[in-house]
Amino acid sequence: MDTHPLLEVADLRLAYRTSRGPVRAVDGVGFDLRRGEAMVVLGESGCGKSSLAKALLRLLPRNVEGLTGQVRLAGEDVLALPEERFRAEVRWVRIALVMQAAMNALNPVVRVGEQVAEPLRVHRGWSRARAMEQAARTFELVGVAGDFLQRYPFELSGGMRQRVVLAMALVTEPEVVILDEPTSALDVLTQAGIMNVLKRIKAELGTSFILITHDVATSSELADRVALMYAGQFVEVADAAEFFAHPAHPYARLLMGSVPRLHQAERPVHIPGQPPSLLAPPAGCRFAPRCPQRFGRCDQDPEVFTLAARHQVRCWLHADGEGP
Ligand SMILES: Nc1ncnc2c1ncn2[C@@H]1O[C@H](COP(=O)(O)OP(=O)(O)OP(=O)(O)O)[C@@H](O)[C@H]1O
Repeated sequence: MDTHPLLEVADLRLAYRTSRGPVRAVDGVGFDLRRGEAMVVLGESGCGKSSLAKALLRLLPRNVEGLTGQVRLAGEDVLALPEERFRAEVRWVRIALVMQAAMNALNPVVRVGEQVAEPLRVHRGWSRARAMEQAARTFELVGVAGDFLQRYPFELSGGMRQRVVLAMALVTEPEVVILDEPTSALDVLTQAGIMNVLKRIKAELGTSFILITHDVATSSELADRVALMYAGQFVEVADAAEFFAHPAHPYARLLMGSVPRLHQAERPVHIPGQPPSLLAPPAGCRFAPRCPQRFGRCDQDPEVFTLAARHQVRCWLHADGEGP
């Protein structure tokens, strides 16, 4: 694996304008991702995961104000590119996104082969024949038989439609593929099939993945890295093995305790309380109101502490000499 970061995100922020004030959905997010690496972004519903994904592709609704920060792709700040260049060179070409519920958004009256070939025709200007050949190769890659190219979405199962959507994202051979809850609508066996496809693509093509999910269990197999998001911020980022074995943030520890395990009699732990509103997040640590380990200093906004190489945590418990 290349150890230079392919994607470096720093201090990414965005807010939605609403009649009740700005909703700060992404509030100072930073991370890096290497070539061939998969990062799982974990977090409860509403913490800003989809907003982060859309920000990376600059695919945001009109009521977004102040998208700021840096998104460096192989060293170039693509957030600063003019929209035309971003559209021609980055979006769907070098970074692709499989949106939440995309498999339900396939065009019902167009054969799936044509839909998978379309990004090549639009973004690369390829002929239909050449694009269809590449679509067929991509179908093979995601484990869909070639004769499915001629089918309509309604003729496919949910798992097959999800593979088609994945093929649509992969057909231009992007360096980074972001998947927003790619398996949440599927049954467990079908989910496992999709995760295996992702693993194979990662190994064969060296594609980097950002996988957004609230499902700790299915994501753990693919993840090299884990980012835990809470109320618009990353509260912990670490190598997956380290994160699962030694979660450092109290929220991560509670969450790990709340993952049902097959061979363990432990009952899932419910984390009492609600995430704060992103309209007016509390001053200081945003998790403090729900945190069993909170102490005096949590009234102040926590700094990000580095525990080991590539392991950061946003929590005062990790400031030297601090703690309850
Ligand atoms: N267009 C919008 N206008 C105003 N607020 C929005 C808009 N889109 C999202 N939000 C708000 O921004 C916050 C983050 O939403 P986002 O969809 O990014 O979260 P999420 O973690 O992906 O949640 P989910 O898993 O439920 O999709 C939420 O409070 C949501 O209500």
